Amino acid sequence: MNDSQATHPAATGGDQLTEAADTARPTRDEAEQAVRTLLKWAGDDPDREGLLDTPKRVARAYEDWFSGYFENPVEILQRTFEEVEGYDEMVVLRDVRVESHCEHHLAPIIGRAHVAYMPSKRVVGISKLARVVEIYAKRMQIQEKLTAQIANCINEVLEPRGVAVVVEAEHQCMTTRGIQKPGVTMVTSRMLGSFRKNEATRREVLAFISNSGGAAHHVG
Ligand SMILES: Nc1nc2c(ncn2[C@@H]2O[C@H](COP(=O)(O)OP(=O)(O)OP(=O)(O)O)[C@@H](O)[C@H]2O)c(=O)[nH]1
Ligand SMILES: [Zn+2]
Repeated sequence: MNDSQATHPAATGGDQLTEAADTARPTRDEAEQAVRTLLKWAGDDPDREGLLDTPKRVARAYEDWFSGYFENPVEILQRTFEEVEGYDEMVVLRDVRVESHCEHHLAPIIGRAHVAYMPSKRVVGISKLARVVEIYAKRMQIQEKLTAQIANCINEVLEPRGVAVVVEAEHQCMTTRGIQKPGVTMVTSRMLGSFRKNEATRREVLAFISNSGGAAHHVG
């Protein structure tokens, strides 16, 4: 990424699964100025020593937290393997750490995702499933959308017999501000194909997931 004025990559149509930002991307300098305004508005002096570099740091932090707008999950799932000796049972990746930000308050959403699919002919490298979670998590989110995007993407690209995604997370906009209820966990799931149609299959995947440390314990 560079500092020059550029069209936001999500607007170029590279990822049809993204809700595209359709405006030109502000410059790094404009972003830093906006942070200065927020610092001042919060009640502090952006020119004091401790805050002088904060706009730069915040811009860099945003590049980390929101890097998912610049990556395409569809590409990630392109590399698949077919030599699996007919393996067609479910593959479950559980306890994938989720660090996201809510689109309402930009407060952290911290939790875990469990991703399962039922291959048809081909399987994908398991790290790629975690990468798909990461790409969607590193965008401004609500948990329902995050869950659906992960499941829909895997379903559309791999065309498996089924996909199940469960996300459990704590929303800091609820724990550290507003209603202030620490320890509340939100659980969302999206079941597609055989996981949606077949109750035994759904029960099986939920049993796999609930045997994990994550599902039974605090998500933090
Ligand atoms: N459904 C859903 N709601 C979320 C998620 N993350 C945050 N929220 C909620 O989004 C809502 C936004 O409500 P608003 O009334 O517009 O915002 P607010 O005045 O800051 O609300 P409070 O948080 O109740 O103070 C709040 O109820 C949040 O708890 C999420 O991932 N999914
Ligand atoms: Zn929020």
